[in-house]
Amino acid sequence: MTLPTGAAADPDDLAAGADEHLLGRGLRNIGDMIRIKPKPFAVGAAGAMINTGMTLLLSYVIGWVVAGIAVPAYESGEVALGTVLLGVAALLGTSIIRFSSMCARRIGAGVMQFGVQAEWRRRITRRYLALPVSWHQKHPTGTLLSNANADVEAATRPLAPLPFACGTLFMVVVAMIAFFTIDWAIALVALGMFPALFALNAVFATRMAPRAKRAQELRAEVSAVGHESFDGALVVKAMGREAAETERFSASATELRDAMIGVGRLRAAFEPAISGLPEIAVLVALLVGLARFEAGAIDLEQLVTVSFMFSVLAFPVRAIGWVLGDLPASVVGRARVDHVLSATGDMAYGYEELPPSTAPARLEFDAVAYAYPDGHEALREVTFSVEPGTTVALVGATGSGKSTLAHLAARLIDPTRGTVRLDGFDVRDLDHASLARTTALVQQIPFVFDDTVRANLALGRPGLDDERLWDALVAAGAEKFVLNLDDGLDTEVGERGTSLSGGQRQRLTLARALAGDPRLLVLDDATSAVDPKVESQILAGLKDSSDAASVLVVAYRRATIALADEVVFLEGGRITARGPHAELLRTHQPYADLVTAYERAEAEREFDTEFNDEEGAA
Ligand SMILES: Nc1ncnc2c1ncn2[C@@H]1O[C@H](COP(=O)(O)OP(=O)(O)OP(=O)(O)O)[C@@H](O)[C@H]1O
Repeated sequence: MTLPTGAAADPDDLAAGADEHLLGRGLRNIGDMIRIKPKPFAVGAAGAMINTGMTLLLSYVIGWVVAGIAVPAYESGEVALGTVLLGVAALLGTSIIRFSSMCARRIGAGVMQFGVQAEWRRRITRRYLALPVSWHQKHPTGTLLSNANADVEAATRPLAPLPFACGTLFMVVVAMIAFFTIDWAIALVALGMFPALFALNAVFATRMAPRAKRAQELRAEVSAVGHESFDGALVVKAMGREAAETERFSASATELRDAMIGVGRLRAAFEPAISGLPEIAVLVALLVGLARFEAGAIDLEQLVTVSFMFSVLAFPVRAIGWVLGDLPASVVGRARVDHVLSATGDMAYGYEELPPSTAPARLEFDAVAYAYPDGHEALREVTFSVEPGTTVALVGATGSGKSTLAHLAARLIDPTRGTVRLDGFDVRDLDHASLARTTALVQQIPFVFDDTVRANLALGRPGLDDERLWDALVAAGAEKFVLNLDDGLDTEVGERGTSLSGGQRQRLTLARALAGDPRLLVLDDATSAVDPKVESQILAGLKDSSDAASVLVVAYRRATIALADEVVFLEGGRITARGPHAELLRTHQPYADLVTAYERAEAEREFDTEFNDEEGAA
């Protein structure tokens, strides 16, 4: 199985039995990452090679200083100043180049690793935003965060020691040539060390793969549970579920801890062996070297050189072990990243552009059906239109399909059958800009960013000056409360708008939609937290304004419903009645029953509010 960038990769393929090609997949992953950041890799690898070259050269310099300067000086009792200076200059020069190249190696490795991480995070974010609502519904936010963090980090982990390992490989090749030119017996010791090291790593990687996979999954799970708990902190507190929620989080965290300890245990068992092997090879080489020196096969300078070469090789060889040791987790992380990058089902946009216009749009549902991915058919044979400048109210019992219809109107989802048209164009054929310019959806649960009121209203859209924003605030009935905020439009609203009430947040998001001058406004119970009288005033205002948009509104309150030019009544995903509110009240009993029930509930709520106010006053 290959892992080209963006290829479909199922993390489940990494189950214990499917990791035979782990080394190949890990190396391919490294190859892909080098292609993303070739220059920093080149700098890091060049630095590493110069560094190792200098280290090897140092072996010769030390051999020469010991055998050519120190020993003769010791034997003759005198030493020439020029020779000493030359020795010092040689040692200093090689050391300075060695340390500078070490800096280049580290900088190259860092820039490469963090650069690839940033690139993948960008790709993942772009992908998340391109994927349809149905995909997001199946993937908890915490898991998505884990993909962009823990998985990206795991996938790129081998990059940190990679240039070092490349330099080491280069060093090994040069050292092997040097060993063979000096003495075949010493060369054989080195030759035996590398296959043993690779074999040990192969066993380690095979054992590590399933553990690394489980640990990555659990990281995502802990992130998902944590995100949900913190997100729902208010509910947890209000329902007194702190202990149960802590227990739920602890269970996931404990499982992750156990999995990580399992990973640690395996590392603890293998890493000393992987690190110790080169040290053992140094000892063996020293013994063999001494025997060869005594036998007269090598001289003192050669003995010092090979001994130093072996001892300086022992540490860098571990870098190869680090890269190999990080491969299992990196393959798992990469597969999880690719799982997102290769996810399909985007809402592809068309190429048709809606002609520029400020006139209200026409929305048409033509024999539309929609089934959720689980097969549940939420809408069937829905046919109706919202004529330009009119307001159509969607009314129906809970679960009858109103929100699904609103999402279709805003093209958050596409119908499974039938067509949704905007000004006569199939919405699937329209380009993104035309759709964004024309339609605005306001949902029941308002999302407010942790920013100022102004930034929340403008959302970075060009041309929205303060005058336009105030007009939108007036139309959304939000002008007074924004004027009363300490810093007006510059007031910071806090994370998710915590400093605002539910009704204020709703009006802010309505104003945000209106600021873009949409030609079609889709309101999915968008003013439910607003006082009923204010809600009616807002909707009446929208309807009467000179540049009125067409409005599709999911409505529950009788006064709101009565404002609509037409009511579309949904039952079980089908339209069972259509017409003006007054007419439906007379002719369609289920409609009359539902609206009366809404009215009764509203009256009871108002009574409770007044009663509580009076109690409070008393
Ligand atoms: N993501 C989903 N997956 C599967 N079924 C879904 C999903 N979302 C909604 N449904 C189902 O589709 C049907 C229509 O849901 P929808 O949210 O459109 O109803 P609604 O009329 O807006 O309800 P409410 O008034 O309670 O908001 C319901 O039966 C609901 O259970």
